[in-house]
Amino acid sequence: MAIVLADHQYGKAECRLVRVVRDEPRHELRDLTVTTTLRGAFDAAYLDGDQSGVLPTDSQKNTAYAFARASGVGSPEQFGLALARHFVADVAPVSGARVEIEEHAWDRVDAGGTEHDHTWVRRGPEVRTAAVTVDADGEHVVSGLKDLVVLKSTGSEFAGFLRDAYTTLPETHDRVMATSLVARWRYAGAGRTVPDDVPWDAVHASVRAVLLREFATLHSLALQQTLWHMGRAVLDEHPALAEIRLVAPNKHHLLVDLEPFGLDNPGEVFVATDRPYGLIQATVTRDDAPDAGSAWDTGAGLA
Ligand SMILES: O=c1[nH]c(=O)c2[nH]c(=O)[nH]c2[nH]1
Repeated sequence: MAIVLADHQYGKAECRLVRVVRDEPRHELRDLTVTTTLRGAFDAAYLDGDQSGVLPTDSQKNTAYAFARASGVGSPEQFGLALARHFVADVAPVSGARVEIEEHAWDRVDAGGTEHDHTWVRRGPEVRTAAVTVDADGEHVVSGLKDLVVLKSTGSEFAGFLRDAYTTLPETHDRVMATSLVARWRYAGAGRTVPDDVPWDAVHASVRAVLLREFATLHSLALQQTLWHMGRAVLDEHPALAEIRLVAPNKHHLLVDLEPFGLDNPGEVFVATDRPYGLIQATVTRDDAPDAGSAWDTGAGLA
């Protein structure tokens, strides 16, 4: 029996990076949180304390800022690809790089009917996400969003469910449905490299719009059904996407019993609870989707 070093990876987590494009009076702004992760021949650092092959996480951070200055950010996906390709191509011990990016959206301030050139207001908790992996297996991009908080005040039911000795939930044919959606989608990709001309921003905006439209327009019999419709519509309308993964906490809004006060409550007063919450998850995929390879591999099993 031998004790061996198993999986390992390392990198710089959560570099806060804001890039301003100020070539014109009307500035552009992208606000990112960038995490780099390198995989490869780093065993000696763990086994022998040998740093000769270790590119410091500090250098990885500096690379992100230098690339942002030299080439711009573009979209999170483009920036992630540029960084991941660089680490794999130019840093000898690196066999695989994963770059995870969160983008925090800013809207231009409305300054009396016109959008201000260089003043923004933060859009809210919603975050755009991108995870780029470059390794021997090829290039993978997973785009997404998280903390997209939505609520509908009718058009949602939950009834006809399995009952057992522990079931107390009343059936409802009209309830509030709310969630804080996480969605991540994978591109089918024809080859081993991601093409340079993918309109990342436009695809993201379109997928987001489809998700919101389906949440709004489907008369929902359960959050499970809503997720299926969201995922199917996204793949229907985006042939370039192979798979979408959806995670939806059911942000319960419980009808308050106002009878003790002589009041009825026809779906008007709710207590919004934050825990516990139902957690509904689904992957929607094409049955002929190409293999995902390492697209989803965060190395999360390491922690
Ligand atoms: O949309 C729902 N799905 C469930 O599985 C569930 N379970 C529950 O208690 N409420 C709900 N709502």
